[in-house]
Amino acid sequence: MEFIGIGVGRGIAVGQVAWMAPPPAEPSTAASGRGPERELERAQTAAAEVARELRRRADAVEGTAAEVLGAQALMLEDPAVHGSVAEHVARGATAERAVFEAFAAYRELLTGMGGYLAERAADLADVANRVIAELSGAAAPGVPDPGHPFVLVANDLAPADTATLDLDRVLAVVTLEGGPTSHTAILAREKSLVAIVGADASGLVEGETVIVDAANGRIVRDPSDDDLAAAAARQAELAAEAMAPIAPGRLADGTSVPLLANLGDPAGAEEAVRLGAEGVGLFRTEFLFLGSETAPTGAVQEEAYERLLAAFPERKVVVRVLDAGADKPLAFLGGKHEENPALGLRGIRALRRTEPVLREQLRALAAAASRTYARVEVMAPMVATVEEAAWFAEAAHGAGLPVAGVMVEVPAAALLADRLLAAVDFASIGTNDLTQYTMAADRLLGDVAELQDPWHPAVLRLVGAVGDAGAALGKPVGICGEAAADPLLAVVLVGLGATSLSMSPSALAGVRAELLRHSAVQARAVAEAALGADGAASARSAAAEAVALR
Ligand SMILES: C=C(OP(=O)(O)O)C(=O)O
Ligand SMILES: [Mg+2]
Repeated sequence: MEFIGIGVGRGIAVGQVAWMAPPPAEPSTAASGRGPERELERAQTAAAEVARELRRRADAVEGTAAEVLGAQALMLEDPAVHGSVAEHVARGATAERAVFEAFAAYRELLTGMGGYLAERAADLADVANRVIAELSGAAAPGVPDPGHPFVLVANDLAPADTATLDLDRVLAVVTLEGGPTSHTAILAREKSLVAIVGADASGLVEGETVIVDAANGRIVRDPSDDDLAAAAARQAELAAEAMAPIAPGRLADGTSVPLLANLGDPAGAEEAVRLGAEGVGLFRTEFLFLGSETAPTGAVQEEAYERLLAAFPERKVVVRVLDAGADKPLAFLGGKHEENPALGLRGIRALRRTEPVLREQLRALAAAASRTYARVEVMAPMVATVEEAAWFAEAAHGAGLPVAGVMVEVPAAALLADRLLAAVDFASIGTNDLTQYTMAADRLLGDVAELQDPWHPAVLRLVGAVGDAGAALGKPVGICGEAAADPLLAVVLVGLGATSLSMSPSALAGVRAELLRHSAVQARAVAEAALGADGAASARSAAAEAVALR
């Protein structure tokens, strides 16, 4: 018997299930007799206390985890929420009920917006539950402590909990809710946690032993001795990969395939270097400014870029200019309501409408580059036309950044890759969006997750077209989407002409080990096998078979 979900990473773990403590019960609508003034004071004191606690936890961690906790603390200080709590209290609600109502309304608003914002709704529910628990003197909802290492199972793990999980005790995480881009998935990937999200696993029983197999998105109940032996063998294989000496990425015949890191915060640079990143293939600058109402100043940007670049002397660092829109809204770049935001004013389109923001970003990056020794490259997201590519290259070169490229994320760009590449210095394929647009499947929507598979031969053909164009023109073609983190797919991508691969740092060891098992000729054969399939699943099996048959 097994349950299925969306696996995050390739890890596998065996352990006993421990369910997350349920959130506090819904507060009663009955009045307390304490009066509105006293209730408001109680609500404010509890909110301030929870915000303080979240900040304390934020200070104890780094990177995305600190951002998530900081963002939660900010939610508690939102004047709109305070206003709403005060209104409910004035109408006779208890502090508990007023907090419940105010956050429920806020949550509904976010859920209605869909996409990235809807996935942040879980953060709000968590904040509200913490305040209600504080008010009623209950322990904060949080991670259980069964007294031994365990597999944590939760409806939807609160970001504050994921961020601060004790990795010595939590063997794996399974959540019933959440998509591939939920905070749980993002943070789990960053922490190299074995995790399965969106799992149909409500039947898991406290204390039962399960295998959590993230690579296959399976939670195996009542595992047999054979299942356990296979899991142990897989764990040993992954441990050997992680222990293997860190060397530059290359194929079995010595062909160099630089392995680079995807980063969204300079704070992640040190860990990326430790895991053997040979540079940065994608620095997502918009992650630095997701909450900002106004465009970041040049000085703030210079400081952030300099911090990043300083960690990679003599190394390649590819910085992407702001990729606003759809799942990553930035108030200062567009921000207008769109019916189809994924097809709207995003990426380079938004920047051309707000050109001074782009010019200032390029200037700040060139200034930071001049003070460090990294080999800085800059690229534009969501390019769809040759004209956009040429315009961006001219802007970047004009700002003193000699190496300028484009991301290939739109089928139009892949189909015209020869002409696009003629206008720029390199291409980097964003397989997340390229898959979304090729398959017409929203990358944030769990219901179409099956179509959101970069193994699909339609996506692979487009990657091959870009690889061919790069080879013909002698220009580099990198991969910076999640596809590069899948070791076998990484081999296929190299076989299709990718010259470097960029991924979450935790995926580097697995990809490094797999590349070493194939020569360039063999990688091309594996790619051909995948290209010849009809669908994503058969492409994956065809590639695996091509390897096994050798
Ligand atoms: C790397 C990509 O960019 P992002 O995930 O930030 O959209 C991509 O689309 O593959
Ligand atoms: Mg993208």
